[in-house]
Amino acid sequence: MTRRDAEELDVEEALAVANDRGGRPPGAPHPSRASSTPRSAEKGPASAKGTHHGATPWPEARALADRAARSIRRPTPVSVTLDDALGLVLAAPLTALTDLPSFDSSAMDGWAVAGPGPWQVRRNGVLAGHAQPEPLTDGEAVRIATGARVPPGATAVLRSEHGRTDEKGRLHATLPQAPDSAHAGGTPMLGHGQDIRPRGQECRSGDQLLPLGTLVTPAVLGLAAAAGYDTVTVHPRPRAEVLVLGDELLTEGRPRDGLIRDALGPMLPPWLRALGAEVTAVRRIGDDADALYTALKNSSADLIVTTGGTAAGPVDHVHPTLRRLGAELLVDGVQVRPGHPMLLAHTGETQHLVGLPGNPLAAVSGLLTLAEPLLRTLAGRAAPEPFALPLQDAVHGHPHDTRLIPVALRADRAVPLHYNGPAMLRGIAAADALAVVPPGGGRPGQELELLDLPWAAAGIQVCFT
Ligand SMILES: Nc1nc2c(c(=O)[nH]1)N[C@H]1C(S)=C(S)[C@@H](COP(=O)(O)OP(=O)(O)OC[C@H]3O[C@@H](n4cnc5c(N)ncnc54)[C@H](O)[C@@H]3O)O[C@H]1N2
Ligand code: MOO
Repeated sequence: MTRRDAEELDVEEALAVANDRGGRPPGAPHPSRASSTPRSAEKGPASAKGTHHGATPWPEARALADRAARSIRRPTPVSVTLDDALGLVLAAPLTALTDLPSFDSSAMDGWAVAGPGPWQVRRNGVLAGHAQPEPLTDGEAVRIATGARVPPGATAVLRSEHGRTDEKGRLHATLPQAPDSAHAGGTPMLGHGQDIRPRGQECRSGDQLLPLGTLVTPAVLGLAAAAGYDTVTVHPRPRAEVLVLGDELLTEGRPRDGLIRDALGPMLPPWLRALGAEVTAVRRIGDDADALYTALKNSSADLIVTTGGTAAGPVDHVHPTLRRLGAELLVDGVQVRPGHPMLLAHTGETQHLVGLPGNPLAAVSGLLTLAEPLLRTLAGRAAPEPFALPLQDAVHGHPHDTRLIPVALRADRAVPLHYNGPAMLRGIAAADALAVVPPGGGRPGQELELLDLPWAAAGIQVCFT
């Protein structure tokens, strides 16, 4: 380890402690050491690769990930049923296949009337979904339900609460009269066309309802169905495969004997799905270089996400395996804390690999820095509108790298959360967003860019993807 590396790691540790001060229960172990494992302590000296040197500035790394997705041939749009379209992006404009409404319809329950009242009421009423009713002539009315076809000749719909029938079966309007009404004292006025929804009021067949590039939300599904669609044309979900590296990982039970639970296997697939991907497989590779090579060589995913093994320790196989595959490293380390050893490689004609560092919050940082822009662009999604809020409390910064820290959003302020060390998930699990802290730190009241967590706005149950 060079002196510079040692200084960098000291800064990292200090930042985690500074932000946990006051948030740690008395007597609790030092948070970053509490979760360190023998394996991370065994790491060999870091080479220039994957460390700060030559690392890409954080905004540039995000732009490079977006550009990497744009540089490859995009998959052909597909036609999917409405049931399968939620969270996908329209690859063709949504054009009305019909007029909406497709017939003149009643907006209220009441009577369809023709001409001025009183009206003679017909025997049989009209319900929604019924065939075209008989035409009305002036002085006639017919009971009508909301959504039913208005008979030809009807001039208005009188709401049921605005009419009464007399003993001879004639209908009279009982509309409340405006004080300045010219008809005060006379027949209450029923506006021509009142409470009739004319055919084509919302759109005409062929009108563009939504442009291509629109995210299919529940409301879009409703509109597409109303406009006559059974299927829509969308960009297919990019296929992502997750390779979890590390011999120290348990998939069940409590941590024991220097082994720890795999936190990334359960966390990454739903997160990747929320970012627009279809997760085709989660494979546990251990610390086996040949198994990693074979898995990479055989993968047909659009994006391979590896976890761990990005540094230069004795069993950190990601860099050597990428070299063995002849992959092109597009990003090799990013000036961001945590997560600086993250990487992005071009591994096949239309395939990329994002190497996430093993420390769990560092993996989240890599996910949002590299995988999010790449997947967003592959899925045809638009970049989110930049979003910033003032900081509630001061945040320590790294001297020359960007920091991403979990924050809770309270009354239009971003409240930095404790337990934000690279190996910790306690902060992010309670967070609404990640704040982007510029080198040098943030002071109270300073506006910081926020990275959205895909479930924060909507709640996980209604997350679109
Ligand atoms: N000499 C140096 N050592 C390290 C450096 C450095 O610059 N020089 N960087 C440190 C930083 S920062 C990080 S982050 C890690 C990145 O290491 P790797 O990507 O190679 O990850 P591993 O060594 O495999 O694991 C690191 C840490 O995370 C734990 N881990 C791994 N996978 C999981 C998982 N699925 N769930 C939960 N925890 C996981 C693993 O046990 C280690 O404790 O390197 C530092 N070292
Ligand atoms: O500390 Mo390391 O920055 O990636 O977690």
